[in-house]
This record gives sequence, C-alpha cells and structure tokens, in this order.
Amino acid sequence: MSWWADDTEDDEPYADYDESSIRVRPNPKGNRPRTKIRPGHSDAVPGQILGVDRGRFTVLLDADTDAERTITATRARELGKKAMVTGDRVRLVGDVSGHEGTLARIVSIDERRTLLRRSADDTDAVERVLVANADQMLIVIAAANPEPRIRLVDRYLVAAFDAGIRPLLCVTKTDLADPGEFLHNFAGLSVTTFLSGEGSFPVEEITAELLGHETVFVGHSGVGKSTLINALVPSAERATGVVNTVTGRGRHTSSSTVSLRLRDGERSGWVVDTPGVRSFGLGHVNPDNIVRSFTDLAEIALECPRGCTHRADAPDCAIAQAVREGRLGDVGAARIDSLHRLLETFAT
Ligand SMILES: Nc1nc2c(ncn2[C@@H]2O[C@H](COP(=O)(O)OP(=O)(O)OP(=O)(O)O)[C@@H](O)[C@H]2O)c(=O)[nH]1
Ligand SMILES: [Zn+2]
Repeated sequence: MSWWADDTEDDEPYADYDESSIRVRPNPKGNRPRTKIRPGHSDAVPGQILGVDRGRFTVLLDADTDAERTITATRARELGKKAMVTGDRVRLVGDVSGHEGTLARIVSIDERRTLLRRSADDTDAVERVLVANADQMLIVIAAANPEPRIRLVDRYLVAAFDAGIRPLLCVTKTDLADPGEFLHNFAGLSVTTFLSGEGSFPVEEITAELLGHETVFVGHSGVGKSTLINALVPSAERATGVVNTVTGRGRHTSSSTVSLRLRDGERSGWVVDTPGVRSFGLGHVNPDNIVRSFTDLAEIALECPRGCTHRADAPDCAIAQAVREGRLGDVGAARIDSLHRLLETFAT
C-alpha cells in the first residue's frame, strides 16, 4: 500500500538518484559533517540550502553575520545527478553576492549527519531524499478532524528512527477532542509530546525543544501544521528570509520543502516544513535501525539468536524473554508492544 501522495513538485529532477556515495548512516550523535572541497575549488564558500524550486536552490550564506544573505544557485555540472535537498550544507563558487540576477554554482555537498528518505511505496526500491541534516522530527497529528490514526504516526516514527532522527509529537485541536486514549498507544516510546488547541498553542514549550536543532515538521493535510508553524515562526521572517527574494515568485508555495528560522533572543533553530509530503513509503527501512532506537531493548537484542527478527513470532527472542522475566520493569510490555508494532509497520 502506498501512502505517498503523488505531489512531488518539491523534488528537483534528480532527487530520484540517491547515490550510495552520498548516503550516510544515521548518526544520532550528530557529529559534525566532514567537509569535502574538490581541488580546484579552494575558493568555494559554504552555504546551507533553504529550499529547492525547479532546479534552483535558495542558499543561506554567512549565517548570523552582517553579511548574511540568501542567494540563488544552480548545480555545477560536475555534481552529476547527486541529489541535493533542503538542509544540505554545500560549497559554492561563482557570483555569491546575492545581487539580483546572479546565479552561483554548487560544486560540492558536505557529508550529511542524517537523511530523511522515502520510497515511492513500501515495495519500491526507488527512493527520494527529502530533507538532509535534520536531527528532530515533529509529528503533527490532530486529536480530531482529521481523526488521528495510529498507523500513520507509526510510519512517521519508523521513518524518523530509521534515519536516526529524534521524534517529537504534537497533538493539535485538543479543543475538539481529548487525545488521551490515542496517546496511550505511544506510552511505551517515551516521545516528548505537546498538546495544542485553539487559543493555547504551546509556543514556548515547543520553541524550547527546537532551539539549537533542525526539526522537520510532518503531518497529514489539515492537522494544523501551517497554523502551528506560523505561531512558532513569525510570518514576516518566513516571507522575507527564505523564498521570497530569491525565487522572485513572491510567495512561499505550498508544495516545496523549506527551512524557516526560529528565533528566541540570541538563539535559533530551524523548522523544516514539508508541505505535500503526507507520508513515507518505507521500502528502504532497515529493521536494525528501528531496534537500535530502542536503546534499552537493543542492548538485550545482542543476546538474541542470530538473524532474530525481534517480532512477535520470533522464536527465542531475548527481548521477549527479558520482558517476561520482568527485567524491563513495568514499561517493558509497552516498549516491546511498540517495537513489535513498528517492526510490523513496514514488514507487512
Ligand atoms: N479547532 C481547531 N482548529 C485548528 C487548530 N489548529 C488549526 N486549526 C484549523 O485547522 C484547519 C487546517 O489548519 P492548517 O494549519 O491549514 O493545516 P495544515 O496541516 O497546514 O494543512 P495543509 O495546509 O493542508 O497542509 C484550519 O482551518 C485551522 O484553522 C486547533 O488547535 N483547533
Ligand atoms: Zn530478538
């Protein structure tokens, strides 16, 4: 079954080609990416991709200095078909002034700390890269209208865990329904959860959790993701700082993935909005990455028989054994239930 809506205008034409050379393993510790500058481009300057639109990249240069500016860039031919996406740290040459009508060239992509991907559907080997370098994912789900779906959240969680990204949950529209029962399904995951309702957006709490991070926002259409983002990031900044001056199209179009800067005094963070991305095909997911995100269970999994799937029907699974013996305390049962559910999310 594909949950992936066919609205991929945000992907640049080459986004299908995620070459193994630029694929990195999830790195939850978030070590600094090593930089790769090609010989011959020793004059290349670093930048951060804030958005992509029809092969043109909006790139932020000299961030947090007097010279901060966004410029428009294109890919250098030598980069071939390597995918470049919002969040990528890149090196540029050419006219990097940002003056109207100028176009810089991106000559290399820094190593990524994380990469959020989706396959077209669960059985499809073709995958698209969506967002680079995010270290958090805020899953936005409505308490009602649209009705919350456990499976949908599970799929987001699997995509986050697979990529080594920390998931956070925000339940919106709590003025319409009590999300208590729904949230009970995720009790075993210890995911930080925010509740948001008409007139009571938890802006301060969410901001505190986003500062110093790059957080990709995901959610089904209509859950109130845009409303939440507008509350977190004043729209003036959104309009001027990111897409506006660069694409010349005057507006942030709802189909493209963009990075928006969240500020609180001196501190900042990045909100990466992914409109039009309703869910993820999970065909590329590695079950080991899911187990690894349950650090307590992963340790016990080392005692499992070789090739153990750790699923509910796995014989002699050490995790199941540990839970039965009470080694994981009261939360053990909930944790293993969550693990089983997530493993089944893409195994079926
Ligand atoms: N009752 C209630 N309505 C809300 C709340 N947050 C947002 N809404 C409404 O829900 C509708 C959808 O909100 P949006 O912010 O456009 O939702 P979205 O998730 O960005 O949806 P797309 O733009 O389709 O991606 C709007 O009519 C909002 O006014 C809330 O906390 N309570
Ligand atoms: Zn096992």
